[in-house]
Amino acid sequence: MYALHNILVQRQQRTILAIPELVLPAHGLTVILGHNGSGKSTLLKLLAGQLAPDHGQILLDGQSVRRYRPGALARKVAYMPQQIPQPPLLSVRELVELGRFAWRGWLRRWSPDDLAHVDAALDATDVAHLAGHAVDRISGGERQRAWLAMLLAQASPCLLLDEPSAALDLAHQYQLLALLRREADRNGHAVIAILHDLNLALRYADRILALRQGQIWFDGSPEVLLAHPALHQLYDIALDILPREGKHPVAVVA
Ligand SMILES: Nc1ncnc2c1ncn2[C@@H]1O[C@H](COP(=O)(O)OP(=O)(O)OP(=O)(O)O)[C@@H](O)[C@H]1O
Repeated sequence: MYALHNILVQRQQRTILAIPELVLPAHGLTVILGHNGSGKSTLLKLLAGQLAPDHGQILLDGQSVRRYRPGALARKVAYMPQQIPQPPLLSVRELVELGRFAWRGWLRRWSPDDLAHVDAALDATDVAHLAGHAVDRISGGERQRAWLAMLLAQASPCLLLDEPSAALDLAHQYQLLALLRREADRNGHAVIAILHDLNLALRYADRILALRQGQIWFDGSPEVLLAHPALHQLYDIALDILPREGKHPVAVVA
C-alpha cells in the first residue's frame, strides 16, 4: 500500500525525520512508538498527505500521496490528527455523517448504505447514546471516540491514527484496540496508530515501528522487540518484562 523512498524532513536546518526505505502493506495493525519528538506525528502526516517531505517519495498504491484529489485520498485513507479540531454547532451524529462525504459528494442523496455505516460506527465506538449531543458539549474522551466514529463511517481501507487512545479511560483504551484489531483483520484493511502505551502495543500490534531521533530504531514484531538487547533505548528507561502464564507479557519500568 505505502512505499516510502529516501524521505527527509527538515526544520530549521535540523533533520526531524530520515527514512531511507519503508513499506507498509495493506493489512495488519502497525503501532508507531517512540520518545516525544522522535518524529511519529511527522511520519503520520506524511502518510496522510498533510505534509510534503523535503526530499523523497511517498507512494500510496503506486501514486504519490500528494497527487491524489481529496475525495480519492479520503476513499483510501482516514486520518485522525493528534489535536482533533472542534467543529462547532454539530451533533455527534452530524459529525459522524461527515465521514460519508468522501462517498456521497454534495449532490447524492443518503443511501441505506450510508446510514448503515453511520449507525455501525456510532455503535462500534460506544457513542450512539450521545448521537444528539453537541460535539462541543461532550467530554474529551467522548469527542475522541466520536471522531473515530467519523473515520469508521468513512470506511477507508487504511486508518491513520495519532494517539487515538490519549483521552480514553482504561476500559475504552482496550475496547479501542480490540476494535482496531478487528479493522486490521479485515481483508485489505490496515491500521497505523501512534500509541504511548507499550503494553497496548505489545498486546495488539502485528508490527511495531519505533522511532528514535527521527530514524527507525526498530521495525518488527512485538515478540522480537521484547527480546531486543537494548530495549531500554525505546524510552531511555530500564524496563522489566514480566511473563504471564498463557497471557501476553507486560513491560514495567524497572
Ligand atoms: N513546524 C515545525 N517546526 C519546527 N520543528 C518542528 C515542527 N514540527 C515538528 N517539529 C519538531 O520535529 C520533531 C518531531 O516532531 P513530531 O511531532 O513528529 O514528534 P512526535 O514523535 O510525534 O512527538 P510527541 O510524542 O510529543 O507527539 C520535534 O522535535 C518537533 O519539535
